[in-house]
Amino acid sequence: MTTLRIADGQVLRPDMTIERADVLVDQDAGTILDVGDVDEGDVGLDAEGDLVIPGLVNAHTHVAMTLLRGYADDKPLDAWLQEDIWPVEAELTAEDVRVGTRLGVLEMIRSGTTCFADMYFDMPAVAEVVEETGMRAMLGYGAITVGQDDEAARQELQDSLAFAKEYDGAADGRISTAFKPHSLTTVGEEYYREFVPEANEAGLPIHFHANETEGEVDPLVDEHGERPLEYADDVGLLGEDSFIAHGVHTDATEHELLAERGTAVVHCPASNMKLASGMAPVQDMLDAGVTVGLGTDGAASNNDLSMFDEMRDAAMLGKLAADDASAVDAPTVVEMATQGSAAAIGVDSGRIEPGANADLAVIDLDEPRLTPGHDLVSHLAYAVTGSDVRHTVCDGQVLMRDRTVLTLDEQQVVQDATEHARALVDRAEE
Ligand SMILES: N[C@@H](CCSC[C@H]1O[C@@H](n2cnc3c(=O)[nH]cnc32)[C@H](O)[C@@H]1O)C(=O)O
Ligand SMILES: [Zn+2]
Repeated sequence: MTTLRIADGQVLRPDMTIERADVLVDQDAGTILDVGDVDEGDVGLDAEGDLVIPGLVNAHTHVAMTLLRGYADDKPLDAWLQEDIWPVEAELTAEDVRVGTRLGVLEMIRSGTTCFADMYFDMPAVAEVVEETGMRAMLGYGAITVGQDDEAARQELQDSLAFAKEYDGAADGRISTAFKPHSLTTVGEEYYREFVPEANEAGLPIHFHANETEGEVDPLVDEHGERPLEYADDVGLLGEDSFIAHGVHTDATEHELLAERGTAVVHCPASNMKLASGMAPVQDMLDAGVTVGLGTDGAASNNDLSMFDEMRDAAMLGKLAADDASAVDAPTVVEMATQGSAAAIGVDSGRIEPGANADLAVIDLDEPRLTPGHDLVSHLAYAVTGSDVRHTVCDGQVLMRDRTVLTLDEQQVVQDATEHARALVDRAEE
């Protein structure tokens, strides 16, 4: 057995306490063996004076949208997608997606994220990048049927099912998959009725955007005479493994329904603020027993992939939404970015305990900005930034050591992304 010892750090435990300990990892199994005073094995990673946390889990994103970062800002969702994003995405090639995903993964490894849930185009290219970079991911092809003829629409959903079936368990088990219809409004009811049973039969989790804007909720209520998530339940979308993105405009009936079905919500506060979609009632959801995770959404509506920014945004927005400064407190957002996200997407990461996946990030606390250290959970929620991350470990393998990413050529990734982004936008604007 090959082991890795992360030595002498202050370790964040699942109950949000902090303990001075070593973490011993079984690199062959990719799991945590022991947390405590460990004598065995050479010191693999020095964490003296550092804070060791579970690798953060970005439970909803469109990673290759890094290529569109800063391309179109300051618009609401509908206009932003239809006028700016979709026309450019129509020109995307698999190579663009590969290059954009490498850029996103580089940013995530550097900011302590070890696992992400992605919904995008050309997912085999995304899977290859996950494989080559050592990340963990929950992937799915985003299917849209609006504006398509019946044959093309059915093909979209078949593609999403086929990808999920083929790639589940890929990259030595670091890839899991889901059926990912884009949203309740961009996929027609007849297609949900036809394909959701097939996804359920195949045992696939389901992930989609829901209740993101008021403009999306109102027509659904008019059409179906019930709340959007009641409609989602009618068509079989709310299973125990399912998780929705956003859930901004949700009411108490819907929170109860989510809790009952065991369907999780991935909260994306930065995207919701930037697109002025609204304030998700996160504290209400938590109080109702809904599992809540955290995601950045794509880099074009955020505009970064740092989960530290997302935790801070979630705490701030959660308080405003509840009109209560004690709502969505520091331990709650740290839990959301770790155990909450992991539970939402069904991976056994997000906790430093024997048996869990060895996905970790080590944070350098030796910063004026992080002084003094009254409460390190408070620091995680409010003060740490992605660039404070010193080492990143996923599945027992070191992906970044002393701020050097080992599984990607940083300069090449940045150069390729710059070139591909420029050429992509040129093609779209021709
Ligand atoms: N096969 C689909 C692709 C869907 S991938 C997922 C889509 O979600 C889009 N997206 C990004 N952010 C958001 C959001 O906040 N809400 C809804 N869609 C988004 C993204 O641009 C991408 O088009 C097609 O033919 O268009
Ligand atoms: Zn999204």
